[in-house]
Amino acid sequence: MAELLDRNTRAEALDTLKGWSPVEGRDAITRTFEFKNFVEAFGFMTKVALRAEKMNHHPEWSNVYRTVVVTLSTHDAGGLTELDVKLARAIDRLAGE
Ligand SMILES: C[C@H](O)[C@H](O)[C@H]1CNC2=NC(N)=NC(=O)C2=N1
Repeated sequence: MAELLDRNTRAEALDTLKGWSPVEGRDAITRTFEFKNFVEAFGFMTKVALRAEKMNHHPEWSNVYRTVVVTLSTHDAGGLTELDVKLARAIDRLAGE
């Protein structure tokens, strides 16, 4: 099972993961993505879903029209692990960054 990130690694990850923020009261990170329209948003979600399934690491997320809010944490570990950092980086790439 993935280990919780130590304080330094967590700070470093948040520093390099532009656009992601810590979640108040939880050991998790979140980012909101805005797309041109619903089809773009859903296409992004489809790509992320396939990548998450491949990693066996899944986001907590919501979608309203062209907005997708993604929150990452490792449930098995009870907080942030390398899996969350890896998936966040993959999500940023899939968002076209
Ligand atoms: C058995 C366990 O549920 C699975 O290994 C995976 C599924 N996807 C997951 N996703 C996330 N975010 N955290 C997990 O701990 C997790 N566990």
